[in-house]
Amino acid sequence: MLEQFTVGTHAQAEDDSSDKKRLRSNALWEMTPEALGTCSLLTLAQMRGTLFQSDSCQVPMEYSPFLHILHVVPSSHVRNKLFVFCIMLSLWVYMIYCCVGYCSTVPNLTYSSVRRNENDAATDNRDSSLGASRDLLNNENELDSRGDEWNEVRSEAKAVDDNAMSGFLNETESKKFPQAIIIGVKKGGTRALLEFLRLHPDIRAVGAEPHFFDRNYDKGLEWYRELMPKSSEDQLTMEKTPSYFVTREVPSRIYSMSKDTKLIVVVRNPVTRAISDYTQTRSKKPDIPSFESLTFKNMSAGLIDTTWSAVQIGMYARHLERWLQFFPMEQLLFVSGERLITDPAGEMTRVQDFLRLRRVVTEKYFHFNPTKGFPCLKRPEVNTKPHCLGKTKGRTHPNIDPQVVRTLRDFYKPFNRKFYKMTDSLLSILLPQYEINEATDETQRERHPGQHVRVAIVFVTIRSHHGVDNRSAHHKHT
Ligand SMILES: Nc1ncnc2c1ncn2[C@@H]1O[C@H](COP(=O)(O)OS(=O)(=O)O)[C@@H](OP(=O)(O)O)[C@H]1O
Repeated sequence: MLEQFTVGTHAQAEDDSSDKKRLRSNALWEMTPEALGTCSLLTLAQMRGTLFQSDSCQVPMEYSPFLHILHVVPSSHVRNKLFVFCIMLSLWVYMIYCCVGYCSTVPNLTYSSVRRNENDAATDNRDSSLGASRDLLNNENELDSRGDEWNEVRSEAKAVDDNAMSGFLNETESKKFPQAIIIGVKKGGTRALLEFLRLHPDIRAVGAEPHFFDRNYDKGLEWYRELMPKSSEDQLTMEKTPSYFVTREVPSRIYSMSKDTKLIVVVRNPVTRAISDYTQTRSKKPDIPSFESLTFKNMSAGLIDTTWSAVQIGMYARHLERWLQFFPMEQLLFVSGERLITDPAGEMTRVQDFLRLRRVVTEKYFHFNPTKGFPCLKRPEVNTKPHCLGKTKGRTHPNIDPQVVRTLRDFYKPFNRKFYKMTDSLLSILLPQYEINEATDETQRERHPGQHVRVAIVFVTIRSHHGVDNRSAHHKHT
């Protein structure tokens, strides 16, 4: 059904003359058609479903139930108010929509630039990671570099959205250099730790690995800072790039950014770590030689190839020496990758204390998923399904010749001992399993998805380098 309306400031489909006066006295209706020209208001009015139209723009308009309602509303004053209210409401919805980054027509506050920077970083990571020799694993962190794990994209996007919104509402927020960095080690459990930390309201962390201090240093500090999410004065900014720990140039570079930067290293049994590293590579390049053959320079002589990155990364003491030339031990925290799985809340207590944060992330944030064999995250305040890390975390390791495992373990012994000596007594509680506690050594277990049996780390009172009962030392600390 078509109706013709001739309305606007001069006429309307309305008989009541007092209403007409009221309408004319309304500045919006009287002024806008002239101000906007003829048909532009018509278009607007049509969009809003109103019946107003200027004389020079008379076109047939379709019957609308909305118009009908307007007819039956007794007062045109009320109608006008309703119309203004609708416009205001639409504008507000549109503004909010734009501010959280979904609107392409309005420059948003932070979302797209952060996303773009993160994507740039990821692209750069891929580009710059191709050149190294004897490092079959060098481009393997590609997925993690993009922070693709664990609905991380979602949580990251949410974090960035939060930032965008809070940045909009709170102008005191700004992008800062990270005050704390997870510097390693690759395959230690760094993604899990970062995601655990991101649950903390006082932490803002970039999801992707920036690789600034090892691969993108020439881009300059401002480039780096731009990657960071906005944070308030009370919040810590963080990032994780596991390759920092083993890259020669990085300690001095971080030091020159800020000598107060707190450094976190997630360590894991170096043998298991090497196998995990190899597993990751093989998932991308199934044709690579066996772990056993890559491990040795000369297999019959039992000579281990320390130039292979999978082996080299686990020589923790050697890498740590370089860091200690720039940073005091108190500025470093070593997190046990094993305990991050068996006792995530306990390990998070240590981390939060080290970062001088409130102990917010506690047991109630974790849910052990027996199918995956790992703790997954839940937000206690909302009753949603726990989120687990993605498929690239917790891969099934191949079976490695036990003799090779033993040889590797022997190879690492002096490095581990030195590492315990260099670090504090607490670490000697966390790490001796790397040497002697075979019952808890992952490398001894064949792992099948869905049948993970994670043996809790047993706190046995074993050789302490500091002559203290390990168990009580631990309790004192936590
Ligand atoms: N909660 C949880 N969920 C899944 N996986 C977990 C978790 N906590 C620790 N881990 C262990 O993290 C290992 C991967 O370490 P990283 O995240 O440091 O890897 S990477 O260097 O960033 O690629 C990964 O190694 P693999 O098991 O060899 O895949 C896991 O054992």
